[in-house]
Amino acid sequence: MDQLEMKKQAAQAALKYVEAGSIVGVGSGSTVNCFIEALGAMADQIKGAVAASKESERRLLALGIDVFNANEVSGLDIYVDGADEINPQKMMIKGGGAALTREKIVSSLAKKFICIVDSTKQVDVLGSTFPLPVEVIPMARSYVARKLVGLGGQPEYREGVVTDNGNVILDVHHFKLMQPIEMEKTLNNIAGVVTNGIFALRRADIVIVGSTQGVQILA
Ligand SMILES: O=C(CO)[C@H](O)[C@H](O)COP(=O)(O)O
Repeated sequence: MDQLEMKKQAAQAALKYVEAGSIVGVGSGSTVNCFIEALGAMADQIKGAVAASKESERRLLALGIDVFNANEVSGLDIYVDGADEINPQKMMIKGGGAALTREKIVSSLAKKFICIVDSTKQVDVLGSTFPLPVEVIPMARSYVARKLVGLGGQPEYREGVVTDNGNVILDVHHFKLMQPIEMEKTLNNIAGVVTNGIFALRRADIVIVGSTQGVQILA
């Protein structure tokens, strides 16, 4: 079974958490694209969605699902999103698709964060395989990069990428995140950082893992 099939399995399994008449928080990325595709079958049963990226919004609208602005809802029951890495404590690195800030906002609105991943995303220590994305106001890029070096990382400017918020991304290599909560707070305190891709303060509640052995649910 290839990675896409594992993503599809996890995405399909997330449908059982979608309540009729609800507004669903929807993240972004290729696993979420599988979820959006599956959600299309429930388009007439749900009230709509709040999307964490313009690309997800476009895909939802194409399936006839209404998309609400985050300011139009007071809360969400569930938020469904993928991850670049997830550890046994259900903390994640996200932002491979540069949507980390909106993902953090929409997930914060939700009672339950349901993370859908294939088994290749599971790690013991965050930062083991994936560089940490940090969204930065463009004029602060060099300053923030120097601060990240000071913290032991090796930042790399993601050339040609502008986020949905008009900012840039620095991908930080060689950051082993032994204390994710502390590092999430430390990075967010650097002037010019909009947010960083550590999701430890708001971690997942339920993880659905697609694998060659089938779907595993970690609740
Ligand atoms: O955080 C994200 C986008 O900013 C994605 O959830 C993450 O990159 C996982 O993507 P994929 O499902 O394509 O592997």
